[in-house]
Amino acid sequence: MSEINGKVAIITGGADGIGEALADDFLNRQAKVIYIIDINEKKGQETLNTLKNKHGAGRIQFRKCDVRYTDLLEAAFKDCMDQYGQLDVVCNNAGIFNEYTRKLTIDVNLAAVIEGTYLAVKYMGTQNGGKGGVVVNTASIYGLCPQKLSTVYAASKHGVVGFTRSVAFEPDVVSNGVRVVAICPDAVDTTLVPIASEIGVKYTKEIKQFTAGRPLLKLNDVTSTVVHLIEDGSANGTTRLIRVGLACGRGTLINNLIYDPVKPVQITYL
Ligand SMILES: NC(=O)c1ccc[n+]([C@@H]2O[C@H](COP(=O)([O-])OP(=O)(O)OC[C@H]3O[C@@H](n4cnc5c(N)ncnc54)[C@H](O)[C@@H]3O)[C@@H](O)[C@H]2O)c1
Ligand SMILES: CCCCC/C=C\C=C\[C@H](O)C/C=C\C/C=C\CCCC(=O)O
Repeated sequence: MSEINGKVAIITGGADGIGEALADDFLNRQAKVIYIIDINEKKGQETLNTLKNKHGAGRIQFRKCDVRYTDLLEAAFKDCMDQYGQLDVVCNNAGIFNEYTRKLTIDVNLAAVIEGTYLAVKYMGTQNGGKGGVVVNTASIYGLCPQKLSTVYAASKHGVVGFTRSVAFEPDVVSNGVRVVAICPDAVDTTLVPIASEIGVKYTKEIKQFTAGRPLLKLNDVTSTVVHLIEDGSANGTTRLIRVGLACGRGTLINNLIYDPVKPVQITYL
């Protein structure tokens, strides 16, 4: 039986893409409740209906919320606790790609992940009446290597990696029985990359060239890795690269990654 069985999970950015796939996967594994937080009300309602049809009503909830506003984010956490009386997993997954909106990128991709992690400790922590739990932060391959065509996005994701590796061992977090991990996916089959390379981004031509024909990770590659990290009680501070061609789920720890867009990528794995 999966560790996800009977758990209550909050997923930000759960209306679409990776977050939606996580919600579906957790429900398949008999999660008790999935509480989706997303800014996109229309897509959120659609996803809610799809998941209700598939898994039955009562185990899935959608709340419109912009994760940049910590008071609104906390109200969602509180609502989840008030309704279901438990919280076990928090996936801080909402993210954007737009190099023209630099502060927005940092606020959504990094600041909201930091706030979401501390809210998770507050609501799941053993010293606060909870049972402890797991926080999964969505970073990116660009949290591990530089990318000159998306520098602010890369900065936000490097921030998620540095934060996750540090906060996981913060005394107040450890003593509350909360583990914190991150995933660092290569390109995934969602609309994020195609949209990024179509609309209003910097270096559109170069990004199109860079991403054209690139093999994409399937959503299942990402969800299986997240489940593995949740189920592995020893995973803490782990920042897991998920790359096409590497075994997903089992995990590949990155030791040293030297990235140069011109020369071939050299990667050493542990
Ligand atoms: N798709 C990829 O190739 C890829 C690779 C690595 C990492 N990621 C990361 O994975 C995460 C999910 O991306 P995705 O590919 O599923 O994209 P997506 O666009 O399909 O989903 C992102 C979701 O986040 C929501 N969101 C955006 N801003 C928000 C806000 N302020 N408040 C609440 N919700 C907000 C969107 O409405 C959307 O539903 C992001 O953090 C992204 O950076 C994606
Ligand atoms: C060149 C910039 C591409 C930007 C695409 C937009 C958003 C991407 C977000 C994801 O976090 C990462 C997605 C795609 C990454 C594509 C290739 C990574 C390859 C790394 C490498 O082989 O060097």
